[in-house]
Amino acid sequence: MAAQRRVAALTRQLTSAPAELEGFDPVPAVSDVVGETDTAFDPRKLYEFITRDNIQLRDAAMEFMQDDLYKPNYYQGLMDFREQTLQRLQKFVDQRYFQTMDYLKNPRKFMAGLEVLALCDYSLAIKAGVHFTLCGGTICKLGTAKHHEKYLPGLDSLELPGCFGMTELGHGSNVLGIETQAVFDKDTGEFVIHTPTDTASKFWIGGSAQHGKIWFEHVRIPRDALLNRFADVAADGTYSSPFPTVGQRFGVTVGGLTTGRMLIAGGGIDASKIGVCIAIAYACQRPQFGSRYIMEYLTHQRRLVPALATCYAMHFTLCALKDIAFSPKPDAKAVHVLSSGLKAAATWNRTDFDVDTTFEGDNTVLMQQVAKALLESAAKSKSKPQQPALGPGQALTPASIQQLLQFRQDALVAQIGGEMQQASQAAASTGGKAAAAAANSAFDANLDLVVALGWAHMEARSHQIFQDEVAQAPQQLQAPLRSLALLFGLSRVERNAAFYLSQNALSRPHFQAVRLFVNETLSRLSSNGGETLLRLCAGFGIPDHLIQAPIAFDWRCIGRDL
Ligand SMILES: Cc1cc2nc3c(=O)[nH]c(=O)nc-3n(C[C@H](O)[C@H](O)[C@H](O)COP(=O)(O)OP(=O)(O)OC[C@H]3O[C@@H](n4cnc5c(N)ncnc54)[C@H](O)[C@@H]3O)c2cc1C
Repeated sequence: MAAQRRVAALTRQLTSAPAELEGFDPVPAVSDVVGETDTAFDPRKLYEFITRDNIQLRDAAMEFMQDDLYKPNYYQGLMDFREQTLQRLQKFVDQRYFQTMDYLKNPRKFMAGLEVLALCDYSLAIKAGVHFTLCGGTICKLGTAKHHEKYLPGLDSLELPGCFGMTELGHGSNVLGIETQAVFDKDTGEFVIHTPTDTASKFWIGGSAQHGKIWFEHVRIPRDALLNRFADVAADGTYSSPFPTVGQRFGVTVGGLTTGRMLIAGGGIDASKIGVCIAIAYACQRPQFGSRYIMEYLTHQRRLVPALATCYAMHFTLCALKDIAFSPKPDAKAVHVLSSGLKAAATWNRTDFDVDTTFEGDNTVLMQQVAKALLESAAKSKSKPQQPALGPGQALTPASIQQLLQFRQDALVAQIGGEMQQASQAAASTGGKAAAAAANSAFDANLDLVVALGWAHMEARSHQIFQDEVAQAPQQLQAPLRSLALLFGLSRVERNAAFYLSQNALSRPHFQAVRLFVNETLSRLSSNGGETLLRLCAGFGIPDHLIQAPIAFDWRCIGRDL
């Protein structure tokens, strides 16, 4: 019966759309909202607009990767593959596009050099990331001049291959729980590093795979080896740190991981860009059922064009994150929240690569960090969610879409925060600790909503950033980018239809209008043989030799060389 009712409702919807919208202002023409799309915009101008920094370095490194060593070879065994990845890293390092110290001195250059690798070979990108960021960046940030002089030249040349041993068999996400011991021996001036239990063995350590787990059996290292920028141990064993609490010391120590998290977010975004470029190039030249190209089918447009919009939205979010992180006085909390949320959103968006969703912070745990920060600031401001007051047709402007996305975030904050507050008040009579524990339990009981809140925040934030970028774009690029920004926002509204309808934030005619508007936008962007879409893809600036998929080119030749 339920199925029959649904079929009847869908039939009504398909046959009576104009009547549904009666009394509702006409759906605005897409051209009224986004302007006329100029299909002749120059993709190189788009690339330069979205790339911002180190364009020469990126171009040179991408050109360098035409070298035969970087051509894909899908038929080798694991050990050969590892050896090849090392050789690829060595040859790349020899080009000296950047130095390890750029991690501190010129972080945009440091990131640009590593970002290019993700376009060519993701295993290479991760190996380089572990070496330069986790190991090198940690020495740069937590070490002092003596460590820089001793280790950085070897890291720059790869004579000293680096790894980073934080995770233990028993302790992954809970980094504060690690068990490895470093006991200072005053008599010899050494630290004694020891693995007290099996669960304390270092595990998953990139760059050490050839030797398996790592154990320390009372290994002695000199006091000088301690990376002592933020905490030190004097010869008499006295511990000192300018940061008084464990939480602050932990924060500043693991804060160095942010660059790695940003690179992983960038890797997820770049991989999605490559996937979308391949799929759109193929769809624009693959006819099926006569002479109609598959890009002309609405279902195919719905598959690929919002995905293209998402790539741009996330790319611009990463640009905004770099602006905050590399400003003269970065707001550490703002950087932590945005890097955590973007890393999770960007790597979950690329669902074919599990490890990205796990390392440098498990995505579920990272989204909790985002939600916690939002709940904390909402508790301070005591603001209430603003129900969008949308008039007919109004759900379709950039501002009203932003209002809808923001409302979802605020409503989730109010729901989770309300339950935590209630639980805390109920337990308050038994003391402050009990009240805090009750609030934490309420948080845990709502973890599904907590992760949804992380997503809602990232969607609202990315949409706002995207709109701001559109406003700053050269005139010629504004209309195509504005279409994509609208699609990004509206696809998120459509995806959360149940929420908006249940909250009375959108009416049924609004929803019909959204659907028609999205379809019209897709059709406009995909017209003319997909010319606009192809230029938007070319705007990512990925050269043909790094698009390693025959179907992106002349698919009719596939199989000829097999
Ligand atoms: C290929 C690879 C390379 C790596 N390289 C390195 C490296 O070089 N150096 C290094 O130090 N580490 C490295 N790691 C380790 C990585 O950082 C950890 O895997 C990561 O921190 C997660 O820890 P875990 O695997 O113990 O999972 P766990 O923390 O046990 O998590 C397992 C699952 O439980 C869920 N979970 C855990 N806690 C919570 C919670 N509070 N709320 C809700 N759900 C929760 C998670 O979402 C996850 O799905 C690497 C990992 C991999 C897979």
